[in-house]
Amino acid sequence: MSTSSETTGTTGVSGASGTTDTIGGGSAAAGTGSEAPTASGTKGTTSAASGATGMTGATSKASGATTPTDATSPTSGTTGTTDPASEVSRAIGTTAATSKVSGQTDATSPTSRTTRTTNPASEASRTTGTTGATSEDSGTTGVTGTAAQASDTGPGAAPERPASGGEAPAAAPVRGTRLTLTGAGLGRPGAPAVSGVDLDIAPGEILTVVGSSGCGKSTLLRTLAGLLPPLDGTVEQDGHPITAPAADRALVFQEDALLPWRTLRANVELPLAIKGVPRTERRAQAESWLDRVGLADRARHLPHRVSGGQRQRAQLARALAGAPRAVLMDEPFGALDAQTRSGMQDLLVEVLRGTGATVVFVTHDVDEALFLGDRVALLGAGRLTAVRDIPHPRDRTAHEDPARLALRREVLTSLGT
Ligand SMILES: Nc1ncnc2c1ncn2[C@@H]1O[C@H](COP(=O)(O)OP(=O)(O)OP(=O)(O)O)[C@@H](O)[C@H]1O
Repeated sequence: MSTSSETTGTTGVSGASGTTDTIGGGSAAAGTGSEAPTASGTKGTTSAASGATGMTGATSKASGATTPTDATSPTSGTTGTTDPASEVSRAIGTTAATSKVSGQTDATSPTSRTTRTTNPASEASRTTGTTGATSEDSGTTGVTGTAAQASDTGPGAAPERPASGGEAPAAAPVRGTRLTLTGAGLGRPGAPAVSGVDLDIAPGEILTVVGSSGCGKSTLLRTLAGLLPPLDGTVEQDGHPITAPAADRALVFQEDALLPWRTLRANVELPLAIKGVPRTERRAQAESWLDRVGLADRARHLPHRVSGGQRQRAQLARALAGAPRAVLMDEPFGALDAQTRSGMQDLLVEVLRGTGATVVFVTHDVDEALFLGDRVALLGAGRLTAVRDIPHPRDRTAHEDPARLALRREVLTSLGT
């Protein structure tokens, strides 16, 4: 887990206010490869770019407008005016597409007297953090690029991922993306964590990553997100160097990073807003996603009015609503109780069904890694020690399978347990 507040790039942690006005035109002002702290200083943001601008921006915004309580309370009467263009980029972290987002009043609650004009484009970068939305590989901007890529179902399209169960409708196919590390050294300048990483993650693959505490799992994820540049070697997406966060690589952390002043639905709308999806349509899509994650009846709730598991589900909905080509998940279920966690695993498999998105999933839980992944990567002693195919991925009935059990033993041994 990385809880750092250091900056490795150029924009730095102050990000919040700094990003507000720099999200337009794909300038990637906040997405220049910097790493910033999350709101809580822990794994708490969503999406690559939020690492850059993170919830620091959220805090900044909140200070200028409302607190969560303000937003919900019918009696608060808080009035805040925010720049719509800066709101989304802070939350979803997409600097691009700003011009496509028209400022909208965030009618979070019919009973709220809070009057706020928000800009999804700036809000997003605070949370999901795809600030550097000038897409590295497409030459287009962030989410716009994602949308274009999403319609590509050509030869590179990932096969539909089978679900473990559930009847939820499949999401629109998205072409997964290839993530490749070659001789990569990962870490901070002067503090390398992992060296010589050679790893090729195929489009549509779910790669789980396990390793002892401090071995570099989060560092790997942040590098893939574009929040940390490699110290050596190369890190590429579809053959193009990853140099900054991008909208098509969503990042989900253990701590939820929902914007506290937005309802669950309004949070899920953010990535759609930065894609320029018209309000009515994005509202419908957001409600559909909330329905898929079992939160239809919580759509109008603010994050602090729902449970931790429900917030994680909303965060998952938000991450996937933007049709990312890669989803980078850093112990997303680590704070949940065992039963909720198991349900979230099933839900994840279900909502990923048919998306084709490439997933890199960091976990401390070996059984979670062996259930979710197509392959599992073992990190330890400053290097990538092994990458193994997982027998019967996403099949709960296979836990007694001899090959699965043998792999489980190997993983546990590698962890020294
Ligand atoms: N901001 C930082 N500055 C310097 N070193 C850091 C920073 N953040 C993490 N590290 C170091 O980098 C190494 C890898 O950290 P990382 O967070 O990637 O480990 P991890 O495997 O995710 O750990 P955990 O399982 O505990 O979350 C550790 O030695 C850690 O101390």
